[in-house]
Amino acid sequence: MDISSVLQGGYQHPVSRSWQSRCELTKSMFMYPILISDDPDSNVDVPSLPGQRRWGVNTLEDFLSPIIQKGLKSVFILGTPTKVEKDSQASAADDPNSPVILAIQKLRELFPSLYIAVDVCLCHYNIHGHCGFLHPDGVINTEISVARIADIALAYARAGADCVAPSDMTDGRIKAVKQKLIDAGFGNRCTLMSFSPKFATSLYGPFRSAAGNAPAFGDRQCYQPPVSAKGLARRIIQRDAAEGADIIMIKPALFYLDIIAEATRLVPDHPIACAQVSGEYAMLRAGAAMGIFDLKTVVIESAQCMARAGANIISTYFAAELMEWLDM
Ligand SMILES: NCc1[nH]cc(CCC(=O)O)c1CC(=O)O
Ligand SMILES: [Zn+2]
Ligand SMILES: [Zn+2]
Repeated sequence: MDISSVLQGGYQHPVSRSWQSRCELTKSMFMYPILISDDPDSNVDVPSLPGQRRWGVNTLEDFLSPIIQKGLKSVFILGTPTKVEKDSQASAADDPNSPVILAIQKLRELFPSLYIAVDVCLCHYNIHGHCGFLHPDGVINTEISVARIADIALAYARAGADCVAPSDMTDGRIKAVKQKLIDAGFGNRCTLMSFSPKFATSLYGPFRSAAGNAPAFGDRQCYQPPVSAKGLARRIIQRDAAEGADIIMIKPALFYLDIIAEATRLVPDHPIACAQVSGEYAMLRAGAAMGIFDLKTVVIESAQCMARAGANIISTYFAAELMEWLDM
């Protein structure tokens, strides 16, 4: 065999194989998405997300303590209320008794060093379930939507969130939120993580069944960018970075590794995050249950690939398992 043909064969030892990675997985890379119910005592499973549960303000401590002890450093709070009153102003989003605000306050008190990131959107609280307010013709009303998103983000920052992440995809929201945080004195207290972008994927289904945030009419295609939109994704990354995003997050992750890689080239000085969303989680679980692959092996592979693409923060519903698996 020719000298130049031998490549991977030269690294046969597991140690030399591990040196091929420029991005070892560490526990602190992982962010755990936590579904918050409006029942304070909630501890109920989510049929669409086997292995995940919806938690209430009173059940968070017992659930999270052991995982934090094993090394979990950050969570991503997702409100999935079912009982709150939805209205045309999405008022329940930042009501002082909103389950999300109560959960942030509780976590802040229980775990002072836990990094608390929070999803900010209107769809869970809007009467029609869209991520923004709409003009009479159904088109998103950008001005009032981003103003409201900014107010809600500020309320979560005031409650103790370390990071707010507007997931609505309305144009201009990053600038509006950043300005609002700065004006209120939270410019250096709260990170702004931008979904740049959050694509119109088919992979949000299991979350929508859990959250009941599917729109009552129409779909999210007019604000979530199309799956094939690479150029638009690049422009969104640059726009959001220029508008003041501190972290650029790509969502979903596995089918969008090229966009993660693009982000590392476009904004090399920003932390790059990605979200392994509900459909990715459910798909890997289902595959493992069918015997297609071993769950631990495939989940670690998926995370290694996101890290290889350039992500240094990974939001995944497998975070609890990963705290165990990364010890082994
Ligand atoms: N703001 C909407 C929102 N908040 C969280 C998710 C998805 C999270 C997941 O699938 O894990 C979505 C997507 C959507 O319904 O369009
Ligand atoms: Zn949301
Ligand atoms: Zn939304």
